[in-house]
Amino acid sequence: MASFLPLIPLALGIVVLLRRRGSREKGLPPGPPTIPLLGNAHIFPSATPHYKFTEWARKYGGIYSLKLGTDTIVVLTDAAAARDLLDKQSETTSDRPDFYIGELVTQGKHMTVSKYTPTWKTMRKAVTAILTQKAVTEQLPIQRAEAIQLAYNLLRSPQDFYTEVQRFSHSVILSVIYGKRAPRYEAPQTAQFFDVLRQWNALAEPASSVLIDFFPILKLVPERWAKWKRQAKHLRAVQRAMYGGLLSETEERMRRGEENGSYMEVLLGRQKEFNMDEEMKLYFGATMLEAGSDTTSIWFQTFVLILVANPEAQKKAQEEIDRVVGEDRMPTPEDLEKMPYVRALILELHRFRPNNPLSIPHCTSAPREYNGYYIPAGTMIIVNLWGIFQDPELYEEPEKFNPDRYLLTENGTRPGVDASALRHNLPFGHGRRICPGVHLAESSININVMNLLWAFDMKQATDAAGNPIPVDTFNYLEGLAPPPAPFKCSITPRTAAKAKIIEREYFAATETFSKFEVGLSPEEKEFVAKSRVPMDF
Ligand code: HEM
Repeated sequence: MASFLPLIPLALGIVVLLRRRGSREKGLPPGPPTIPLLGNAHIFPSATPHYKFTEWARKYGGIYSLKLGTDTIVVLTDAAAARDLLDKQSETTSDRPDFYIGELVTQGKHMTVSKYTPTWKTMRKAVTAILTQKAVTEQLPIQRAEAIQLAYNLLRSPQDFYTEVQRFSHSVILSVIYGKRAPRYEAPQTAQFFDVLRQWNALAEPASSVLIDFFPILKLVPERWAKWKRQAKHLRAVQRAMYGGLLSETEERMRRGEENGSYMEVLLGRQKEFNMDEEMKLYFGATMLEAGSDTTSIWFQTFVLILVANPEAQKKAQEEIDRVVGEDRMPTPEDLEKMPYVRALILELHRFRPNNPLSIPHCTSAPREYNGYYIPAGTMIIVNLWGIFQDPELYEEPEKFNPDRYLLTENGTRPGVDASALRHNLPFGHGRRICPGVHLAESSININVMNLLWAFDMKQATDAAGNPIPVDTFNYLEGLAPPPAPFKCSITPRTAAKAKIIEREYFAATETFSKFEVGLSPEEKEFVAKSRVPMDF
């Protein structure tokens, strides 16, 4: 017995340490009560976390904290705090949380999930230099042509709108990054891209990835017992082959002197300045392609859903577009200036259903003091965009889709409230991590919103008995950028004359497309040729 006595203080020490693990350290912002070891892990929402985070914000305030074991999360449901911490102090709040599986797959070279490292800084410098407003304007012809194809495809197969907007977003970003378009969703290369993206999203999904970051000891499990390690290895090989192939195709074309102005050509042409190794170039393209294909298409799926659910707003926007554009031509980007209601509708959609309800988490790389709170280094910072945009103190009836609010005040807020921390591009994030695709995304949104409202009526579908099938504007899938669950609706041309104009414009865009129709398989070439045969509307 005596031989165990010296171990008693050690055992007591371990018990105290374990009990402390999970408790909220002094100085942290308040938050839900914690329990030993787990902290708040037992009440951490496993689905649609933005709802619970917003509920907690109403109880604990615009800045509160959560404990997951020893890890700390600070949730900001206060635009001023997000601005102060993430925009103004971005030198210490631009890191990303640890993401072990992401590291395994991309080895720190995926810009979106990368830590705040010299590699990230190199890639970010390149994207800031390449994806400028001017560069996006230069790529307008292909964006417009792709938007015309979207409208044209909706005439032919409106029931496929969910994947048609994915094809549109993918083809635009593929063209501008690699100089190569994707004429149809079902093409093997396009299908493979979306399949690889699905695998990446599934592997990065919190249920599997957070567990390993939470219990780092799991990293030591040998590969033969760790399915996630095998999956990560497989995905890494698939990604390297796919994105490496696209990179080599661009390099080959450049060698043959067949440049078509893609951003990858700019990157490769300015190699010395950007100083990226092969894998950085490969993941640079991958990051852009993934972010560009997924996000904008989710925005359009939401757009259709919300307009189907809000016919009055749809009608008002159509009346404005008809007044400005008329019946004889399709809208152009310049028209938007004369459409205050359509601009308000776009802003309201960003507010009502932000693409990333919790943005993408940041992480502190040094301790911070803010509003009397102490935020240690390594704290995950989540901006609860959903909670900010649903704040009834800021917005009158925030749960209603009401574009008019943006005609009343600059940021759609109640008159007289302090809205100085809000800005129109808030849904695109903060500080040094703010979305570098914002100009491209806004350009795609502006063109398509005008086109689709000018051309189509988006209504509830009807069942066999002719009864309308209501849409559920809360039925979303999971993820950092959750898309609406697939839904049925009816998309019909507003007039036969407009359908004919779309067809004419689609045929006229052949020349713009042809510049990007490189490396198409015989099946794709045949599809493209057949799609350019006139049809009856
Ligand atoms: C509706 C469209 C889009 C929305 C709402 C959106 C939103 C966002 C948000 C909220 C972030 C996180 C910012 C932060 O951490 O503070 C982000 C990051 C990012 N976005 Fe977008 N995005 C969109 C389209 C695009 C497009 C078209 C591209 C590519 C051309 C793109 C590329 C990226 C990249 C690479 C990052 C990571 C930046 C980094 O970590 O440094 N996004 N986006």
